[in-house]
Amino acid sequence: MTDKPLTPVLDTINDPSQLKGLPREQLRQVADELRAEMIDAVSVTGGHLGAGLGVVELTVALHAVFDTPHDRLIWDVGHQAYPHKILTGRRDRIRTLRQKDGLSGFTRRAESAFDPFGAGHSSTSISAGLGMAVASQLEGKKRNVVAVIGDGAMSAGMAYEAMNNAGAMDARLIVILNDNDMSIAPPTGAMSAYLARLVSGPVYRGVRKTAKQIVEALPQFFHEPARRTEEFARSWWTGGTLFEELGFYYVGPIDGHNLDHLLPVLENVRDAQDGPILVHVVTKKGKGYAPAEDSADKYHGVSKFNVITGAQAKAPSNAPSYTSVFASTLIQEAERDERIVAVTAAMPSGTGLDKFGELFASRTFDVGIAEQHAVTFAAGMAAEGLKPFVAIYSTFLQRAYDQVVHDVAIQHLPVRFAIDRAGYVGADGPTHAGNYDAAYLGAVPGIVQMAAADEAELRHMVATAAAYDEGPIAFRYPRGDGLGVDMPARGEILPIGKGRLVRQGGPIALISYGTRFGEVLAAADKLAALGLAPTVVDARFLKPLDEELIARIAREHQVVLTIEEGSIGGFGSHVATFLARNGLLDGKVKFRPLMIPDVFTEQASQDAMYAAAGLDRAGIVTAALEALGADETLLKTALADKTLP
Ligand SMILES: Cc1ncc(C[n+]2csc(CCOP(=O)(O)OP(=O)(O)O)c2C)c(N)n1
Ligand SMILES: CC(=O)[C@@H](O)[C@H](O)COP(=O)(O)O
Ligand SMILES: [Mg+2]
Repeated sequence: MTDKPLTPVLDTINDPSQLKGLPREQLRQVADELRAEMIDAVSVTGGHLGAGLGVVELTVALHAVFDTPHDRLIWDVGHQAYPHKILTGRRDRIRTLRQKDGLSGFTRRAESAFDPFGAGHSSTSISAGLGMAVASQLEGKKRNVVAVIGDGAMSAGMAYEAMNNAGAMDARLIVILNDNDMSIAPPTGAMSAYLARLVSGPVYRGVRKTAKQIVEALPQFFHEPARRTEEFARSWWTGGTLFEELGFYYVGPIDGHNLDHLLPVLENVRDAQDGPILVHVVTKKGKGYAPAEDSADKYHGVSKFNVITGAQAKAPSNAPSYTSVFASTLIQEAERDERIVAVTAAMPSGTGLDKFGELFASRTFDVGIAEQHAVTFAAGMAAEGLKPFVAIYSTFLQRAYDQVVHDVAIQHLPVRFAIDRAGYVGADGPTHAGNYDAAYLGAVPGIVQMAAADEAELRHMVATAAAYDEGPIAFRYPRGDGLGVDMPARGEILPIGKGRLVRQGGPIALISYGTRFGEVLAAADKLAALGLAPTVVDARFLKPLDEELIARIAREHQVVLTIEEGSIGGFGSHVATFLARNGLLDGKVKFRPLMIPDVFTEQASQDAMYAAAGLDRAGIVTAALEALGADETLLKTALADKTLP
């Protein structure tokens, strides 16, 4: 813990409009203090650090030039918006970032009028901004709409869909391309190489030398026909930019840490625009904090850390993370089968595929923030006999639903989906919760769906997926560490569609799907201590469902619970449908599906989320006893008695 930084000028800013009156020297001071304040705040909360550090000057300049919140300022992804939050009335809560009941780690409409559009997933800002620009135009309101999008986010198709539309409409929209030559990992692809060429080309070098001249000349460019003439001249000289071809007026690249460059350019763009403009700003991710600048990922996302040394706090753990088990097992499988290839959409470290890539560089594909493409690209490889594993967060696979249905499932292509961050993810909150994959994949015919009960089971599931060639197969596992079980040296190939009976008991049966299994076992111990030792099943498969096992359980028990870390429509819903269709709910059995409630859950610790959803030991015991008809006293005693397991 360090002393809070001294921030005398920032302390006087309660509203971004106050920036307008400040001389440039003072704005620089605000930027420096803002950076110090942000570093200090994130050192206490953890969160996304590098991206925010890189846009400190840009944030100050945007608020100094534009009239927010009347002018709409949209931050793509929203992970870089902490300085914006500090300047827009949320400084007093900045040390609650990403905590329960605290500020969101992203922009949120509900949080502030200065956040006109919420985010978390990338590449939505230009579309949203265009919608706002058109709405203002139709309502006859004069306002500027500014979308700030990173070079990584600019790799996603959605950004181009929006620019294509905006260019054709000649909409009044300003896009700031924040080019720090980084995604979470170094960016990949031709677009990234293209931006690097623009930055290293004569225009940037020229602008750096003669920013003043360019700025002075800018306004006249926006008046036809001078603007077109100037564009033509620049295109002829530089070969034109892709953005110009899409109908944007392109300004830049300019130095995004230099207020002398930023302020006049933004002022001119604000005053003179009459169609879509793209301002190409060059920044450094992690700027101004040496440990961030020096680290490979520029401190994209950090846990709490020591401000002086930059050392991050590591949570103690007795078990490997699910991600690392997935990666090490895939490596094992790939050593034996050279047809195994791996695909990530800009998340090599998050999915563990960075480790795979170190060993199998030519079999690892980082396609950029392009989940739709990742899935169809994998389908193409599968069509030619390769064994692609698409390692993807549950929440981001949502982007590629049509590709899963149309390109993979209908063609029965054996694409393997390694679905990481399945279930609650904690601090990233509702935008990143991986709650829906079991439901949305479960609606599609022909996809084998598994959920790992623990890290050993995950190892088996990776092996099973590697061996399965009949069609698509998916396995899900959560954010965080395993249960600490013994690990088999190699994964076994599981019989498709078969669950495992873990404990035989009664009259209660607990059917677990996924890693709530640890809490299910703990709940079973508690029930056993009350003389109600239940049957415990690890379902392993949602599809095909082990109908024989489930029918038997339903016939032999008074109370059947399913427990899963997923939404309605998932495992419990499939079991309910099966039981109802077969008349198995018409008799004495009481069926209770425990699942994530049908609400967007705000950020908190994962454990707090499980408890609130009734997916922890206490919740499971309570649900089981209530279904059995236990009286209040027994219920209360069971939960209060600390001598019971
Ligand atoms: C659809 C989607 N896929 C993946 C991510 C994960 N993600 C968050 S930030 C990020 C990198 C963004 O890079 P860039 O836009 O350049 O912003 P920077 O962090 O460099 O400021 C990625 C891949 C996401 N938020 N949304
Ligand atoms: C902003 C974003 O989408 C990512 O940075 C995400 O927060 C990473 O999540 P993990 O920390 O679970 O990898
Ligand atoms: Mg970037």
